[in-house]
Amino acid sequence: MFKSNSLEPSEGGPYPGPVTSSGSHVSLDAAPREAWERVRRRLRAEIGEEVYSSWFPRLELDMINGGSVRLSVPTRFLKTWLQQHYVERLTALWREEMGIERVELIVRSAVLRPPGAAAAVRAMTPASSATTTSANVARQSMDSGRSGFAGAPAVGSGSPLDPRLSFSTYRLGASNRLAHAAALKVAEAPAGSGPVFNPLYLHAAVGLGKTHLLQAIAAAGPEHGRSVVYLTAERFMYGFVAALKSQSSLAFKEQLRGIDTLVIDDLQFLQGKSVQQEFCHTLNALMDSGRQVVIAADRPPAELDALEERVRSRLAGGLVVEISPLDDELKHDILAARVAALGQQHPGFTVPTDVLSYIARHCGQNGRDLDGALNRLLAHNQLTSRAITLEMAETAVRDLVRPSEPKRVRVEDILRIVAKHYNVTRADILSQRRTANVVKPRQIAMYLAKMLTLRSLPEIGRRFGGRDHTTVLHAVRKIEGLVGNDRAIADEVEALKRLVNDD
Ligand SMILES: Nc1ncnc2c1ncn2[C@@H]1O[C@H](COP(=O)(O)OP(=O)(O)OP(=O)(O)O)[C@@H](O)[C@H]1O
Repeated sequence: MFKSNSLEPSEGGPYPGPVTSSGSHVSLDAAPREAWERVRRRLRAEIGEEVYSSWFPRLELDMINGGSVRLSVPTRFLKTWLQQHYVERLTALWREEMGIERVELIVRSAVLRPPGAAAAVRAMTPASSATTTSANVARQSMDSGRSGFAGAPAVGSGSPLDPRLSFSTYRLGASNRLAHAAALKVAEAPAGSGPVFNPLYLHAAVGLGKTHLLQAIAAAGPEHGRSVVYLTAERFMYGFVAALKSQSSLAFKEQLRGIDTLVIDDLQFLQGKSVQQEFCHTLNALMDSGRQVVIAADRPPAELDALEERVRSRLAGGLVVEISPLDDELKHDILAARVAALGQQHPGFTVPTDVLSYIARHCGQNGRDLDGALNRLLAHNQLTSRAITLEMAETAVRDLVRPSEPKRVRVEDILRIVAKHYNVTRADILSQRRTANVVKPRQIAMYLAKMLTLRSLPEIGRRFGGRDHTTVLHAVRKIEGLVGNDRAIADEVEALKRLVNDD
């Protein structure tokens, strides 16, 4: 029986989902959800978009019970990090919103397991050197959430892949067709044929299918004779640190560098200077010896500010593909496929097309949101034995229906659009040149970045060629003044705003 609205694999046993003080499972009321939305918005405004999007998109409200609130995250790593750095701030915000005195963080767990998951086979043990095929990699609870090895020597403690995340279950639409084609090409390249695009770098917002494609590549590798290692950046860090501690870092490096394909997920989480250096060496060693590297992250290489410039440019030198937000048609298709899979575990479970369309339109932007809504329907169906109708669905997923979010504008898009409009290059805008034909677009772009994104002045400064925040402030004030006094400039800025918003 489903209980959580997440299909994320994670450590520990299933957690029982939202629970009231009397012990029964309930959906959360609208008021706590609204308070949670406000807490998120305030936090985002305080810490800036960049930090927020690194740590908070996967933090979810689990339950409120009297004076305490429970929030869940998909991995233990994230829990520890948030506990150490943000729990006080979160508590203060919750206190102001709802008089809450305590914030508890838990690691949420996958509850809907595929048939046979209980018999999951661990692909590798640390000491093993045997190989495995995609047929015997399966999902299991684990520390970092997800990491896996397919047909490869063990690196640190190996963990299985999720067998559902394969090419055959990946649905195609306009937003992901290119990413899928590139991933397939990489996966199907015969061993020894050399890299196809190196590295292949996929980026997308949360839940748009990066992990799905990466795990599909890892699972398909052995079928084509390739040894593949799939690691989250977190697992890479743990593996490296553990190897250092046990003085086996040389073996760790050797193992990683001896494979055909290295797949690294969630690269934005790679932290720490020595780990980054090691990553950089591994990347160079693999690519220089003609091995394939595949990376996924939540932003393009240029925006991975924590990484050294030379790593970023090496990453940007391969094929960089964005998976853009899922359109309603693709969401519908993903939902239909999911319902078919759920129907195999729960005979008789079907969802009418009008309900699928309703969920696709109203229940969120990514695959995980869709899973959450379907899980909710399944629970209602199982608990009440009522068939699913549009009316029933509207009630069941009421609190998951999201007001349409304002479009997220990126500094990169502003740079591109402003540069094109003024017929200069992005590099001109980021340069130190101070000629009038460059200064004006630069200042307008900074002004738009401040107006249209949630980024702080220092963040904007960093994105504009490492400038100081006072330079950004000066530009914002200057353009504000001009817009107030000069009709032609006001119209120009307005037109640019529209171009960026409609992009
Ligand atoms: N095109 C798709 N076809 C089928 N399922 C999809 C597709 N896109 C996303 N999903 C499903 O949505 C869920 C979230 O996807 P996934 O974990 O791959 O996202 P992600 O981009 O890696 O997110 P994050 O940045 O949070 O790690 C998964 O259950 C995945 O199978």
